[in-house]
Amino acid sequence: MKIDGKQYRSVWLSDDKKSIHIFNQERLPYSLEILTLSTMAEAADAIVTMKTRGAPLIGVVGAYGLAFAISEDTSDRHIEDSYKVLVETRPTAINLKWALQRLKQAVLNVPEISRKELAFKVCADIADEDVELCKNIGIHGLELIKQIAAAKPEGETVNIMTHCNAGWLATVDWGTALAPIYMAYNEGIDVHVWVDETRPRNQGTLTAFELGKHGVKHTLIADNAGGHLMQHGEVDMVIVGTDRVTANGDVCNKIGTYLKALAAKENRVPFYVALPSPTIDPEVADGVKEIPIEQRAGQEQSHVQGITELGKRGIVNTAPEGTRCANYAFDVTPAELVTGLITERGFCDANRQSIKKMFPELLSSSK
Ligand SMILES: CSC[C@H]1O[C@H](OP(=O)(O)O)[C@H](O)[C@@H]1O
Repeated sequence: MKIDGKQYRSVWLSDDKKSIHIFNQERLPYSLEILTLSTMAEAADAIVTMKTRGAPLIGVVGAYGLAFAISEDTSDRHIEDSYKVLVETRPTAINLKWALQRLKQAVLNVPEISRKELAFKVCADIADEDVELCKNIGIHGLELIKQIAAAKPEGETVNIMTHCNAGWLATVDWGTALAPIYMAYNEGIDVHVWVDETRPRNQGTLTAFELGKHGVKHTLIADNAGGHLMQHGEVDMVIVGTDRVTANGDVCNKIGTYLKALAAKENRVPFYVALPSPTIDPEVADGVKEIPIEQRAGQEQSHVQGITELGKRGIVNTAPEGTRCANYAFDVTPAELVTGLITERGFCDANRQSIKKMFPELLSSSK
């Protein structure tokens, strides 16, 4: 996508092909700082600290981290050890494990002499595929927005609510939840987005940054305002991203998504989840019981970043010193609260039968 007329992806290979560049998403939207990662340790740190974040994007950055490790040492042992370090950086988004496993299996299947070149090719393939997957999510999601628009009185705005950031900054390009919105805007459909600020890390400000740069109308709201807006008929549909969808259609996403889905159900607002198929975890059925929920430092909750009156990025303590915080980064929305899944192959219901029909290669008949 573009920032001030310049085309970007969220991750790209350096000219010498020995490192990758990413945006420092700890600094966005306050400053556009580009980081260079050249080692596995730097990639792991960027994921752990959320300098880079978003399920598909941490998969790509994690894979490049493993490629950097392979550049240092092509032995099986080193690959296994490096895989373990990277896969443990963040436990919830399945995309990280999916990308690392895909790369590991590819390189362990060839002689050591071929591993370095193959590793970077697999990383590039994963990144390029993500762009196509997300673009197709946009195409299919656009049809849903068109249906909503057609059902509204002529000239009325389509109001869409989203949570966290599932835009192009969470993927390589296009995004997942935001891809249909960009395509609707590009087709001249009058859309407006209610953007949950998404405490405690306020990824909603990334969504506001993205939408603002693209020209899409949007309003930043407190996370707790969603139910009120739905009650008052201000929301036509909800579209969120996800970090893991189970074989049964349960959806793991940023903390607060479950409450949004409950309010949507209560107010009969369609609740859609946009995802590329690598986000489906066929090994897990019951999301509430089986998906590991990352707990992050309480400091992220008790201190927030913003712009000081001097225009400088600052960190403000929002809780009494020493207050204990419980910082759950994700929650699980049971499939029965999900209207449907928007995937690169089209729309499917959030249940095992529909997912298996859409992605037979993922869910073998035995499951
Ligand atoms: C398109 S995946 C976006 C997904 O990832 C985010 O998590 P985080 O910002 O912690 O990496 C959030 O759950 C988004 O929905």
